[in-house]
Amino acid sequence: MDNEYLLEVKNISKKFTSKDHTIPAVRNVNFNLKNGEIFSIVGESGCGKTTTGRIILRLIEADTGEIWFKGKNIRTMSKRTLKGIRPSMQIIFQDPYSSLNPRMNVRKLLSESIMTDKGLSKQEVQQECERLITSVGLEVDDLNKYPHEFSGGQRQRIGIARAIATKPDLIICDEPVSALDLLVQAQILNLLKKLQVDYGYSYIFISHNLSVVKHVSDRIAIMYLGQIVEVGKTDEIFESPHHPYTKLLLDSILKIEPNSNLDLDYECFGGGEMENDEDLCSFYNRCPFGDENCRNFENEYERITETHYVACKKTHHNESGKAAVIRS
Ligand SMILES: Nc1ncnc2c1ncn2[C@@H]1O[C@H](COP(=O)(O)OP(=O)(O)OP(=O)(O)O)[C@@H](O)[C@H]1O
Repeated sequence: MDNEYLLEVKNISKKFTSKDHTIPAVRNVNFNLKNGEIFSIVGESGCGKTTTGRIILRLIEADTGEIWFKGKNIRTMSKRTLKGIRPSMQIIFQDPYSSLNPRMNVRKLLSESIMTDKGLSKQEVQQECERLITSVGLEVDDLNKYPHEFSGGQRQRIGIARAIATKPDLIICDEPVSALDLLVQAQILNLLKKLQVDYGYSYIFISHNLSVVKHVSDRIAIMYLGQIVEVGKTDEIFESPHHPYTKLLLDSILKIEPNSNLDLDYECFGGGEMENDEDLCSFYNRCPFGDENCRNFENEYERITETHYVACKKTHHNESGKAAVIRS
């Protein structure tokens, strides 16, 4: 086990099965996370981001794969042993309101999380509550208030205070700003970034919006229908995208920021249904460049740089970041 990494996710897969169909929600996902790193997983709704995050926390059990956290494979760990690890891994939700008990004031909410740190006196817990609430930009007096007395952004601050109360190493931020307006989004992102600098947390940032994660991420993974289709440093993803789907996502941002240097003709992209072939690239049905080479590609990533990989054989030699029009 390489101690360079706080987290190593190896080949995790998860299918959800109902009476009449099976959804391959996560397909052979692999990535790692260094201490203090901010890693984002980006993709459209239903691509498997939340399932991946929950599998890491073992709130959902994967069908296959390994999850190494601080040198231990937590996927095979008993629930009892896992309980000891739990405080080191926290999650921040899109809607903190639904996870904050409305009958508890903020002091009680935070104290509950702090209490996992056994042996603290009442006074020490009080001091820790005050430290936490001010570190997320709220007032000591706010400790006496109840969740409904706060705005959405303030509630997210309370959710963050509660997550950091257990002094975690890893925080999974699942769409933490999607429900907030633009100004508040920026404030919460700045807060998360500041806390990361001050305390060295590692984050997995889950978002459907590339522009949200652009300024906070060290590296970004692009996910499509259960697969990571491209992963790289933030500037590699933004300045030299290789996968057609990454370009599609970037193009949708650049339409809002009109100085686009991408020139893909997206009218040729079709709808997003997956063919029932586990060896086939998940983007095949929407991709204008697909052919027989798009089969048998799972886990075969083209290496662009030491940090940049793409699950597409058809675009990798395009170094310009422009559209890879390799029509067959
Ligand atoms: N408990 C479940 N039972 C059945 N199917 C599920 C379950 N949870 C998720 N899914 C399905 O798995 C796929 C991936 O869902 P997931 O929530 O992980 O995606 P997501 O990228 O996080 O989407 P969103 O941004 O909308 O939350 C979707 O097709 C979803 O409908």
